[in-house]
Amino acid sequence: MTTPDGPPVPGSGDAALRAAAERANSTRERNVPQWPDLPIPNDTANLREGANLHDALLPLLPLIGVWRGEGEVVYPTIEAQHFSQQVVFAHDGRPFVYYESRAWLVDADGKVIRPAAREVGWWRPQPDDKIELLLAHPTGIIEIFYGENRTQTSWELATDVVMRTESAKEVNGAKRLYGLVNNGDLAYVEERAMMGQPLQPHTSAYLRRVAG
Ligand code: HEM
Repeated sequence: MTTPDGPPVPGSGDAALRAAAERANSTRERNVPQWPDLPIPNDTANLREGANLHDALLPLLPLIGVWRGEGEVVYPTIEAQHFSQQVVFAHDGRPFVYYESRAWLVDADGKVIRPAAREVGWWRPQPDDKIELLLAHPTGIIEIFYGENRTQTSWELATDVVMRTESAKEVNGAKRLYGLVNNGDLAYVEERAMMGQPLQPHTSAYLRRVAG
């Protein structure tokens, strides 16, 4: 077992493996919804089921799954709020990952206030170790990110291109850092340059595996 950025932590291996085994007990049977009558491979977010993972996706292997958890949204132009989020990383055997995220605002007791941001896209690892990420947002914004593994369990990406429709708000760029922490949970932070402001944190969340 290693920390996201460093060398193995002495003595942490057994506890980490036990935690991973316990977690797997509740998530190993779960997957994204499947269509038994689909004549091509279903998407799978569970490495134990469905199409074999394409070798090109090894750099993203730890992300495959469904994740759920809580986060915080901040920005100088808005009021800080809490949100919950579900994120899916799935594949159909080909060398790209299907990605989707849905978030909803929650109050201090975790009660749902209303649906918030969604995004869908494709992660495309390349032979030169770059990762291309395409994201589409329902707010009229389309983004191309480039990034790479920082370690085997952390990924850093930044926008190369942001395109927006006439009606979209002013979004100019973003940077994301994802990392596995605490024996397999998924944490990320996203910084955004938008609404005339320089790049700075907009969202961060701590997600646990719920499938895969
Ligand atoms: C987990 C993901 C996200 C959550 C929970 C979230 C939440 C929020 C919330 C609560 C606001 C305040 C306005 C409102 O209540 O709707 C807001 C504003 C905004 N967000 Fe996000 N957001 C997320 C991701 C994003 C992404 C990916 C983008 C860009 C593609 C984005 C761009 C903006 C912009 C442009 C504003 C408007 C700020 C302003 O009017 O001053 N957000 N966000």
